Amino acid sequence: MVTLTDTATDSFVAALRAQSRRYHDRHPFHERMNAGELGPAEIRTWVANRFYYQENIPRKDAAILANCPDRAVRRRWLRRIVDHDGTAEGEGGIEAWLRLGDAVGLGREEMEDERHVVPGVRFAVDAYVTFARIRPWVEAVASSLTELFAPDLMAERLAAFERHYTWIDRQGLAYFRARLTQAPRDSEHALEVVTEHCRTPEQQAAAAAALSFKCDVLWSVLDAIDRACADR
Ligand SMILES: O=C(O)c1cc(C(=O)O)c2c(n1)C(=O)C(=O)c1cc(C(=O)O)[nH]c1-2
Repeated sequence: MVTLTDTATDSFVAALRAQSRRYHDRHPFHERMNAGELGPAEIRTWVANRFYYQENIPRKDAAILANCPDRAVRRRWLRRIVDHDGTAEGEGGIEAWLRLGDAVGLGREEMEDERHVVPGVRFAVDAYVTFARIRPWVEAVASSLTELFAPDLMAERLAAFERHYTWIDRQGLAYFRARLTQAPRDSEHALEVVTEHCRTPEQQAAAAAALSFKCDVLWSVLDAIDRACADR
């Protein structure tokens, strides 16, 4: 658990949480998705493009590990890579996302060869990986804090898919179910790290800026997907 030791930490955490206002749950594409207004082609475009994000998350986390000198943090952070990559063929979050692809009618090959990935999505996701490579590791940890806001969106998405998109096999939604527990565990750890290491106003401002950057990454991904759907 995060223990708030003083009011400065308290208001720092409040400032980080306040960025939920800029989270991609409010993007018009997600609003349409959760209202059941997307057609199969739009869902497929989203799944194929978001796969590029999923594929790159372990590379982003490996960059954080590479830059982090703290053994205890590394030991816990490693878990994220295992969650996405699994420890054997057929396991892990990336595999679960490929099964989601299958459930919406996308073959493995067309997901893996990235033929549907649009330039804006590639650009935004690559920017996130680069951020983790070149910025101080605590800022990269702070940028992952969008996951504080993810569980509500995940729960809403699961309900929306089960209610509106009945053409998708429920088993294909296993990825989102797993994230309901993984995201709170991961974001709690990230918040612990950030509150422990960001003690000065400058460090706290840098962490808030990193989180703001990440909100922009996620928003840009959806802008590009939205545009790709409109152009079809
Ligand atoms: O579908 C989503 O809305 C969503 C959002 C986020 C997020 O808020 O960063 C992540 C994920 N999903 C996700 O599946 C995931 O594995 C993940 C890892 C991270 C991260 O920054 O380390 N964010 C997210």
